[in-house]
Amino acid sequence: MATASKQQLRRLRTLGRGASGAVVWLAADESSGQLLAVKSAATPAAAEQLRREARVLSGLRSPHIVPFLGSHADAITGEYHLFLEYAPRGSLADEAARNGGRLGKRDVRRFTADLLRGLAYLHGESVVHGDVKAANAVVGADGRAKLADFGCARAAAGCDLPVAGTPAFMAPEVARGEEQGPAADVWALACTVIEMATGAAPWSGDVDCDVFAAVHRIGYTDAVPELPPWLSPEAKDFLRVCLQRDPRRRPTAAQVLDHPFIVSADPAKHFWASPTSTLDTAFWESSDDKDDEEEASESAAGRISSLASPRSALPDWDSEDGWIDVCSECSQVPEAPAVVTAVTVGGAGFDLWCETHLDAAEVGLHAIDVEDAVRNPTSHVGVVVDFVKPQQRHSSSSVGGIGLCLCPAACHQGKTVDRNSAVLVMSNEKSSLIMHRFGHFVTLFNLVFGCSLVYTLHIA
Ligand SMILES: Nc1ncnc2c1ncn2[C@@H]1O[C@H](COP(=O)(O)OP(=O)(O)OP(=O)(O)O)[C@@H](O)[C@H]1O
Repeated sequence: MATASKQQLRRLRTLGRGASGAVVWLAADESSGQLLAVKSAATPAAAEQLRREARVLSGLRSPHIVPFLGSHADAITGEYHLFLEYAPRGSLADEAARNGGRLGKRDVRRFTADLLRGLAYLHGESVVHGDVKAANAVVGADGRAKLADFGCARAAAGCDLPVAGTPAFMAPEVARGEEQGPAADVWALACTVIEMATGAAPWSGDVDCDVFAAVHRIGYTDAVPELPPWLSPEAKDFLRVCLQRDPRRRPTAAQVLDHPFIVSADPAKHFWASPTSTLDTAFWESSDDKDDEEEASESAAGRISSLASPRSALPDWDSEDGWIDVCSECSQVPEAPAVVTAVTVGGAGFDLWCETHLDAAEVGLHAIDVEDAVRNPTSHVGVVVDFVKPQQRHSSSSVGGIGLCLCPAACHQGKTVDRNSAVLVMSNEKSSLIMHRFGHFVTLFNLVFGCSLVYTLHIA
């Protein structure tokens, strides 16, 4: 994504608020339709902290660090804005919350490996994060955990900033106010593993009740955080190694990359996470229709399966909040296709792939005025597809619901994006649907009952 500029951004919704006084919000770049996260500070102190964060982030580039897209200082209001790549799954704390409060063993291991790689890179750049915890790491669209919130970051050596961070995650030497070097990040990472595995910060009883007592315990006793008993022996060994109280005996992030707990971690799980991928038309479009056609016909099944994903990977379809309403230059209506010849249906979890050839009369696909749909989102959806006949043809588990959400009267909302070919439709009833037209194909993602069903209409 190109560096963003504040003027062309539309504010969509708040993503998070931190103790620093900054607000993180989701924004759409009106010229490109891309989504990004904007961290904004209104007060001079918070703005100064954000400036520092921008300086640190601007020098970093790693798949395990949240990508920095630019910054903007508003001379009139005094506000400062930091532009970051939007991580559609939110923080690791959000990820745990969605999963019932804590993460499963495999996810803990996978995300730990991501964060450790981020730390190894960061320390190699002579930067200390200073506040590693689940709320300060986001999960990107590539499925990787990425270190975020560099508000406490500092130079690895010769830094005269006072120690900072979150008490429960502080290493003993930080709690004593002595030093905050790379070894403190390794300790905090181990605390984050405990947090991901249990849903609570280490020392939770102590810290919740009395921060001073907890900091005293961390800094001035021999105690180490309790290890979750259900973790694997490898995980426990990794934690013991990283939770050495003496920072000189703690391994570096680079050294511990070889630990069996990390070496055996699964690779990143690629989630399909709307809305960035829906709007990322580069994913779908190539330079001309011929290419589109060829590519689409060669790899439709691959595209579909890569997009089908469990509902847990998807946004909250029922909420009014957070829906993309991006329309800088309203889109033109794609030409109405002449005839729909086939419907391919695929879906995660349903073990279902079938292709049905249709008569022209069986499925009607009618493009309507998308601009009008934007002006009157409840009266129109961008495209109306009459799926009544296929709905009768297939079992209700495979096609059920699609007729509902494509019927304008039943549609809760129609939202359009500003690329000619993309139309996003949602329903708050039984199903939700995303539609994308490219070349001679229309792909419909129907998100029903915990799985994604994907319909590809082949248009003659
Ligand atoms: N790039 C991003 N994409 C999506 N959500 C984000 C992104 N960056 C931050 N957030 C969300 O905003 C929350 C707050 O962000 P961040 O930790 O950077 O703010 P902060 O004010 O520095 O917080 P604190 O000082 O409490 O640690 C995160 O926990 C996360 O939920």
